[in-house]
Amino acid sequence: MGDRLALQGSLFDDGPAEGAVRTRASFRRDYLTRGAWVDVCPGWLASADETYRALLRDVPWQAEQRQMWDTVVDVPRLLCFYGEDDPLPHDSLVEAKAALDTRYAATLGRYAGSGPEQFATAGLCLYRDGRDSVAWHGDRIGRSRTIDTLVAIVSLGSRRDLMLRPRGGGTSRRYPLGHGDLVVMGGSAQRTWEHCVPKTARDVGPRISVQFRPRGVR
Ligand SMILES: O=C(O)CCC(=O)C(=O)O
Ligand SMILES: [Fe+2]
Repeated sequence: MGDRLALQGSLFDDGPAEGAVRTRASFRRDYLTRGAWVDVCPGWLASADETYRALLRDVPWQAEQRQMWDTVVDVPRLLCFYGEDDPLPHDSLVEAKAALDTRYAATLGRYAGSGPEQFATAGLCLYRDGRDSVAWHGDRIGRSRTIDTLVAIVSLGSRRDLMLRPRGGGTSRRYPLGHGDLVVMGGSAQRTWEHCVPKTARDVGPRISVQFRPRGVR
């Protein structure tokens, strides 16, 4: 704990001169309806090129299948999940997580209700091309089903749209996510809104998404 506070202090005071993360970059917050909000910070990950190449090469990407009614279908993206005790696959992600823990410490603590809380897990997705996608959903497995939470996404590689719409219908909002961009969904966003990454007919290359979530949120 002492170490963590010391690190937080140094990040706030000077910011790292040449770190993986632009800790002083400016964030924009969009307040959506029903207590949901989204923070956006373009170009947040300074080490995006190096990180993208390393993750593409080193992560043991897995194809998954899912039961859909009475058939089994391929999940249209590759995945790799890093649990709380799994070492992250690149130092930049360690730095990114630390910077997010610092920036969102008060919010995470408020949502947890008792004591400090950090981001805990990292879900990685690889969208190989425009045919890969994720359908409309909220990250509602676990406690995000009932309480506010944060899901922080670092996007690498080709630009893809993250879409958000109110649960139950309404006008959707488009967040184009480019190489190194950060987007954080907060408040009730996982319960009262849904998000997706639609397929695209544009000729796009691979995109990697890194999603940091607190313990017990999927
Ligand atoms: O590709 C993304 O950034 C979103 C992925 C997502 O929503 C999820 O895996 O829950
Ligand atoms: Fe999601």
